[in-house]
Amino acid sequence: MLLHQGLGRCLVAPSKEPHHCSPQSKFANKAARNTCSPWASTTAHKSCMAAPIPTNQLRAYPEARGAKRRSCSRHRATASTHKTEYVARSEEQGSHDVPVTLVYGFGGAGKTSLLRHMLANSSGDAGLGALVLGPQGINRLQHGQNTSSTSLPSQQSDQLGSHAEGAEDAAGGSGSYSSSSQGAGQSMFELVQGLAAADPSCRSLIVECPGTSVPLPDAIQFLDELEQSEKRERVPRLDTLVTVVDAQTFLPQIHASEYLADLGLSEDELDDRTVADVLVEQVEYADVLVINKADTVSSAQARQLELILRKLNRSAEILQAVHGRVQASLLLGTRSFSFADLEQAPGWQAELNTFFEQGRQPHHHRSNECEEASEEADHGISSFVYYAQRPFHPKRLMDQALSMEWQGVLRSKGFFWLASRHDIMGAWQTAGTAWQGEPNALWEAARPSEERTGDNSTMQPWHEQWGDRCQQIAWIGMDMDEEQVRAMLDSCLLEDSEMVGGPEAWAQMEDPLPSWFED
Ligand SMILES: Nc1nc2c(ncn2[C@@H]2O[C@H](COP(=O)(O)OP(=O)(O)OP(=O)(O)O)[C@@H](O)[C@H]2O)c(=O)[nH]1
Repeated sequence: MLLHQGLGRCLVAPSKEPHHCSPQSKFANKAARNTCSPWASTTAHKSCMAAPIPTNQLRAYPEARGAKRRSCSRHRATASTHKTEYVARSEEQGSHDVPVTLVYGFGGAGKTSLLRHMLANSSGDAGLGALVLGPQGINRLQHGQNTSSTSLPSQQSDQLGSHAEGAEDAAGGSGSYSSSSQGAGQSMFELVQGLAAADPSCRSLIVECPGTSVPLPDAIQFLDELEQSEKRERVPRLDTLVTVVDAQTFLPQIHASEYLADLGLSEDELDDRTVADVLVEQVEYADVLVINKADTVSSAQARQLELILRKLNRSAEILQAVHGRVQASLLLGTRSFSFADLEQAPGWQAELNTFFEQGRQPHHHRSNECEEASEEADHGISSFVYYAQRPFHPKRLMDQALSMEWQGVLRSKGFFWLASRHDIMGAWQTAGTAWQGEPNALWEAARPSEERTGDNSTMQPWHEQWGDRCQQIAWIGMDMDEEQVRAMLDSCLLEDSEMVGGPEAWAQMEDPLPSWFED
């Protein structure tokens, strides 16, 4: 098995050959990624954990890391600020802004088909511009005049459908088309702002994002740059986040959990994500989900996928399409984007919220709660929250949970308490079969009282001895054996006799998980 570690986490893929690396060298060089560890070869299914971070960075950790790639944090200090400023700025902009629809989706899902359809079918008055971003900048650009044309010339269509970087310019037909690798090094905000400024006829924009991009970090960066922008007119406004899902490959790709690096798709040498990571995050943080290639699956399969997507994202509009044929008004100028709403959209977040709102009791979604829940049950789709006010034993967590197959689990995400790392809240997540655990922040109870955030938004109970320390992990699956997962996790909790020892004794426990700190 190959251990991937980087950007604060390590992953083990189940299907790889064992590698043998020295544990001492594991974290010797933070730049050296994709190394491995001896315990990796003993884990059958999933493993962990995080690359080290200096102790003095821990308190700022969630905020510091929030800007790029990771979306998991209970502490979302930046979000409400962004939201407030964004709303104020948008209202101020009024009709002078340029609404931007961002389109996500894994390679081949049908993003370009959708863009092409939008260009061909949006009203001429809309002044729709389209931008296709590659990993290094603009791959192709279609914008400006006469976007009401019913179809793109075939040459343009072909080029729009290819992702060759720096494709050659082409012009002619009903719209202007240019393409280049210009924009390399520019942010998406700068690119769309430049386009909006350069072409007064462009009144709205649709942007195809690279196949491995995920919406949340892009949105954060976009809002950051909007905040810093001096301009007052023709400023890009984030309007709708769309994710295109391939009806046929979504579930198989989640289960396969291949590494982007193995497919030559990683963004850089630090990129240790799996395809499942990308797929799930693209779905969780979207305003609209388009199940494309509906013609390739049965209506029952399409409905099943719709129910799964609903579990992963509780608020997105879900549409079905063939060749991206979606009504333009559902994706353009919808004013759907809201940072605060986006943050609450993921199913795991909703599960945790509901759990605490409903009295912090183990909550089970009963099939008779509503029609959709009953249909979910028919399809074997379920979710629950695992909660406990006891720490996990690190060795048992490794041996009795992380080494096991988790039948039917599609997604788990939340926060965990490890006995041997008593003061640090771990962030837990799986997408498909790869598990990752990373340090999220100090528990509130581990901070000096004057440094506590007082954030009680999750309505968590405060244990008189352990404070906010607990296990709180949301689980979403198809044909998932809830009792088995619960029993597995329960078996990792400290027993009464172990609880007696307290944190000092727990710190001496054998902990096979990689350190979260530099030596
Ligand atoms: N059967 C079927 N094929 C489709 C559908 N939508 C797109 N395709 C085909 O799927 C392939 C990929 O479609 P694209 O629109 O290029 O997908 P993409 O997401 O832009 O792909 P990348 O550019 O590689 O990221 C093309 O051959 C399309 O013709 C659909 O609804 N049904």
